[in-house]
Amino acid sequence: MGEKCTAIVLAAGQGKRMKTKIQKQFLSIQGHPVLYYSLRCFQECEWMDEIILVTGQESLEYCRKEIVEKYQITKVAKIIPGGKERYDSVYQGLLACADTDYVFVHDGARPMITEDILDRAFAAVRECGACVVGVPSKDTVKVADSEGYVSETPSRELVWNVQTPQVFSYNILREAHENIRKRKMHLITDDAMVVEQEGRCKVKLVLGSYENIKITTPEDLEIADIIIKNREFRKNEEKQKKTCKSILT
Ligand SMILES: Nc1ccn([C@@H]2O[C@H](COP(=O)(O)OP(=O)(O)OP(=O)(O)O)[C@@H](O)[C@H]2O)c(=O)n1
Ligand SMILES: C[C@](O)(CO)[C@H](O)COP(=O)(O)O
Repeated sequence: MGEKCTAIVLAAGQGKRMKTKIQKQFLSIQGHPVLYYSLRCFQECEWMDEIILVTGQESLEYCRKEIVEKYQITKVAKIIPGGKERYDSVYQGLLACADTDYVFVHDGARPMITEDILDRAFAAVRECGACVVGVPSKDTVKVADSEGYVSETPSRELVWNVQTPQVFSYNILREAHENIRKRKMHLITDDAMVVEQEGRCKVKLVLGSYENIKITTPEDLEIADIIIKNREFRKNEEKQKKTCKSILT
C-alpha cells in the first residue's frame, strides 16, 4: 500500500491583525472565500488522501455547508474545532488523523499554495521526515536587542522566511507535540519549532514561493486579489484552449 498523506488546514484563528468583522479566512477574494483556494489545491493534488479542516466551534456549520459542500471538497474527512493558540489547533488536527504517514500543516489564510510546492515538500519529507517551505530572505535581516538596537546581522544567505505547508512524518510531529505539552512552553509560532525543540530530527528547508503569502493585514488581501485574479484568468484561458482543441479535432 502507498503512503498516506493528510493535510491539516487551519482556519480557527481570530485574525486580530486583519481588523475585519469577518475572520480573514472567510473574506472573499474574486468571489470565493480565502479558505476555498487552499482547500482546492489539496483537493486537486492527486496523491493527497484526505483533509482535516480545523475551524472555530462557531464556524463548523458554515465551513461544512458554504465551503466543503458548496465547492465539493470531497477529501475533507473531518471538520473539527481548533484551540486557543495555533499549535493547539494543530494538536487537535493531529488527534483527528491518527492513521496517517505524513501530515501537511497549512494555514487556511495562505490561499496561494500550489501543487508544485506540495510536490517539492512531499519529496523532501520522504527523505528527511520533517520540512518547511519558505523563501530565502530578499532583505537584510537585523536581530534587535530588548532596547530596540541592532544586536546582530545574520548572513543573508542563511536567512529564510518560512511559510506553510510544514510537513512531517506523523509520528515525529505527534511525539514532539506530546512532549512540549508536558513542559512550560515559550511562544510557538510555527510547527517546525516544536520539532526543533526536540532536537531529534533536523528540519529541511524547501523552496516555497514569494507569492505564497499569508493574509495577515489588510494590504495582504489586495496583493492576494491581484495574484489570484491573474491565476484564475490563466486557468480559464487554458481551459478554453483545451475545449477549442477538442472541438476542432
Ligand atoms: N488558534 C488558532 C490560531 C490560528 N489558526 C490559524 O493559523 C493560521 C495562521 O495564523 P495567523 O495568521 O496568526 O491567524 P490568526 O491567529 O487568525 O491572526 P491574528 O494573529 O492576527 O489574530 C490561520 O489560518 C489561522 O486561522 C488556528 O487555526 N487556530
Ligand atoms: C506558520 C507561519 O505561517 C509561518 O510563517 C507563521 O509563523 C504563523 O504565525 P502567526 O503568528 O500565527 O501569524
